[in-house]
Amino acid sequence: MAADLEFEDKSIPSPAEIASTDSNLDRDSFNQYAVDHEVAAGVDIESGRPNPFVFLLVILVSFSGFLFGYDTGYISGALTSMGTDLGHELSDGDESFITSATSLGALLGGIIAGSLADVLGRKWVTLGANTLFIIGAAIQTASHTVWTMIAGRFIMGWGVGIASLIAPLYISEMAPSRFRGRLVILNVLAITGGQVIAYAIGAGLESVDNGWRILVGLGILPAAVQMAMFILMPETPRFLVSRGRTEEAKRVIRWIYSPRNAVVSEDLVEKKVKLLEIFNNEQHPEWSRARRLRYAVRQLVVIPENMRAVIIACMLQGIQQFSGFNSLMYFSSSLFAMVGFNHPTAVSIIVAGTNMAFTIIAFILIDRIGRRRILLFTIPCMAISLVIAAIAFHYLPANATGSNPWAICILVFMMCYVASYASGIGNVPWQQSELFAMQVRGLGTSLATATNWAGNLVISSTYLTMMDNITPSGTFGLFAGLCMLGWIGVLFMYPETAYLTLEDIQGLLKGGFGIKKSQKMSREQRAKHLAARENAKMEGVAVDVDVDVDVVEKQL
Ligand SMILES: O[C@H]1[C@H](O)[C@@H](O)[C@H](O)[C@@H](O)[C@H]1O
Repeated sequence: MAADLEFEDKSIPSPAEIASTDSNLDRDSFNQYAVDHEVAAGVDIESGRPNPFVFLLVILVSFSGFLFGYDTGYISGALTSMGTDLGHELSDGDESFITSATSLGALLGGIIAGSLADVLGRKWVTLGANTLFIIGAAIQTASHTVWTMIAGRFIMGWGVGIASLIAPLYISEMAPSRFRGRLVILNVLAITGGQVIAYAIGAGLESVDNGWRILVGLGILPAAVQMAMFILMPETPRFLVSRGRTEEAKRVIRWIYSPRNAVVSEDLVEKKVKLLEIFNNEQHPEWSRARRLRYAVRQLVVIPENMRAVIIACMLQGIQQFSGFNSLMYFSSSLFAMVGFNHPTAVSIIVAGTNMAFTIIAFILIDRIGRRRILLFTIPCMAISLVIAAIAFHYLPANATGSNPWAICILVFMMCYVASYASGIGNVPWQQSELFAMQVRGLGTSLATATNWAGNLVISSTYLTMMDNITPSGTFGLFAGLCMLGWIGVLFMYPETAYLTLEDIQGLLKGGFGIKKSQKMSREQRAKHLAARENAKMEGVAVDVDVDVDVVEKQL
């Protein structure tokens, strides 16, 4: 693999030479050395402008995010307009089962998605998820009983779970590193956009006879479009390299990294492939898949920094779900009907719209403010909003209308809660892959994704019962308490990762959670970044405000 690396600076021993002379060198130090060496060699393929094709590809992959959002979003509107279309008036139990069948399917899909992606490839797994989306939607559209509806939702759920893992994974493996964070949020933007559109169409079809069937059936369209176009799309270079399909990997790398109207040099393409080979965990192509999986599990359990990464990733996904946001997403129509609003589905579009609008804010701010700082600020805002809404519920009269001050208070503070959620915990957990070393990335992200859907399942299946048994005030008060518990977890366990490279992050987790060190490093990197930008401006170098500090330094 690294044996034939050609580096320009011959005074620095190549990684291959280092590896052959130092038999005690551990893998992490070797990887780090290889990266340092690459940077020292002065040429980095990442510093060029990527091809617009990458953005097109990310948009196409984000259809998976859109479907995740649409298919989890339409249920709120569909449930309120179903009436007796499934044979009888739906009970709370029916509604809970119909809603949570998708979450259960997604949990199972999320568990296997990481391994499937390693075995079949990212592209085929994406196409598989599309097939499940289409079959699931078709069954629901045609269903006349609660059980066929549940079956359709369950099959679709597998698609949702797989898509929720595969889209950010595909993006992070395709995207040039300096765009990675924001391109992953683009997928979350697609999720929230899908939810808004589902709500809007749901509101439009609210009084149409069997309108919910159109609502569900429309989900087939984006899945079919993505499927038709994705067949033509490439696998990620990392997956291709891991399969020894080096020539194909080079072709994709040429696509990704060639700026508009130019072709990236063959020398850089070669180097990128070699680097991917160094980082590629399939050191032993002769190993069976089962043995590789066992190896990854062991790496995850016995190496403390990997275990810490799992704890952080699962904790963040857990907070995202147990803070109760999806109870609004799935049941907000019923909630606002109960509060006294006349057009509850229309009111709940505001919930989805606020979620989407503040995801855009997160998109702009996440790298500048930092993930940890955003969470430490927004989680308490979520808790405070929930407490105020809980108090308002307590005083809301039984037969209140939408103009009652307590009803308005509930609406306003629910919006504050959603805005705080969307600018922080709604996004940050999906950056999960940056926490894991390459060897355990598939498995680690699967565990975190499964935690997300397990939390989703618990909330979606218990919310209605909780509302009955411990009242709305009790339910939202409980969510507020869980938020604050999560905040303590973030305070003690989640280091700041903004401005840090993936190698920095893995290094941080070696001796503990590295909170203090991460804040210091992040501050220093940010200062370096800003200084480089200032210098560049003074010297008249045209600098893209978003470029990475290393890139700026090279331009100088
Ligand atoms: O990041 C997404 C987003 O916040 C969605 O609005 C929510 O429904 C999902 O559960 C979550 O994973």
